[in-house]
Amino acid sequence: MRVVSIPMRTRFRGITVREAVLLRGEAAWGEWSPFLEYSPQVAEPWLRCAEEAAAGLWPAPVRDRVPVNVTVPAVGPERARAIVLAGGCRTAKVKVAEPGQTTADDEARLEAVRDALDSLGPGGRIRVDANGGWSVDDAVAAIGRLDRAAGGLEYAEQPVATVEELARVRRRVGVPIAADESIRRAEDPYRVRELEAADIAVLKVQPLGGVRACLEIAERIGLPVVVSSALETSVGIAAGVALAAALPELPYACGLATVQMLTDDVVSEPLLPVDGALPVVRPVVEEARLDALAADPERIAHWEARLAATRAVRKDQRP
Ligand SMILES: O=C(O)CCC(=O)C1=CC=C[C@@H](O)[C@@H]1C(=O)O
Ligand SMILES: [Mg+2]
Repeated sequence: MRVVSIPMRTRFRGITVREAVLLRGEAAWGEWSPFLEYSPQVAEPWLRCAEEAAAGLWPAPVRDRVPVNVTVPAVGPERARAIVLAGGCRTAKVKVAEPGQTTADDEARLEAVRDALDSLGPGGRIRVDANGGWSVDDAVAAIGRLDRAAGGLEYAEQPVATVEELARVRRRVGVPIAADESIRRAEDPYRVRELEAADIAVLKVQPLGGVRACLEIAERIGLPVVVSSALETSVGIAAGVALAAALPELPYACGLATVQMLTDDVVSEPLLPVDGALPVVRPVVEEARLDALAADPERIAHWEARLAATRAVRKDQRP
């Protein structure tokens, strides 16, 4: 087990330094990087994902490249423009409804993103992610305004917190709705289907227990899937790419271009987009990078204890 600590380029989800555990298995390296505040119970499926990768148990790909979106944090318009121009993607996912900001801030960011995409050529798409930050009424009003500011939204991801609210918003807006937290943090991910609460399912391989577990959810949930990252290094992103590459249909760009948000990586050729897509390859871990990016001894001890606590959850679950 190795622990790395990598500064982010821009603060995202309150994170400025990303820590990850790399586990070496029989076949390959796997990544375990649950967010710091998650309990052992929540972090357990993340570990299954790492173990599946390390054991080499991924399904065969049906495509050799995965279109991706550039991810734009809740930054000002100038920074948003620069991120889109540097990303080289034809789809942008823009964070909105950030605490402390207004819909006018979101509109200014979206106008800048549309402008930047248009300067790269026709056909650019914009999606927004509110991380459940709105009430139902606020979501209905904001989605209308942001749809106009963006010159059309591809979809709005998790505008409200609960699946019931998601269903209500979906019935009141024309913009398609995507479910993220309503799947990955839910007791029952299939409530989204039962309540017809979303048009699109966002699946993340670590929180949902790995590539094969996500393939099964994709099949049962009956919605088009967008595979998205949990801010992993290229080792963890490769698991998301393996899922996106194995899905029978992939009608939307995936949220897997987030290696761009890290200042460094643990592999020789990071999984960065080329012409708006990631190649379906398994990147090679460089031991020298693991050494260079190694976390402090105190943080390594923290992760060792966390791993032990997460493994202990499984023992508790045995009948
Ligand atoms: O989907 C993307 O473009 C990037 C990944 C991303 O947005 C997220 C990664 C990790 C945590 C989340 O807050 C966030 C999301 O909500 O989708
Ligand atoms: Mg999301």
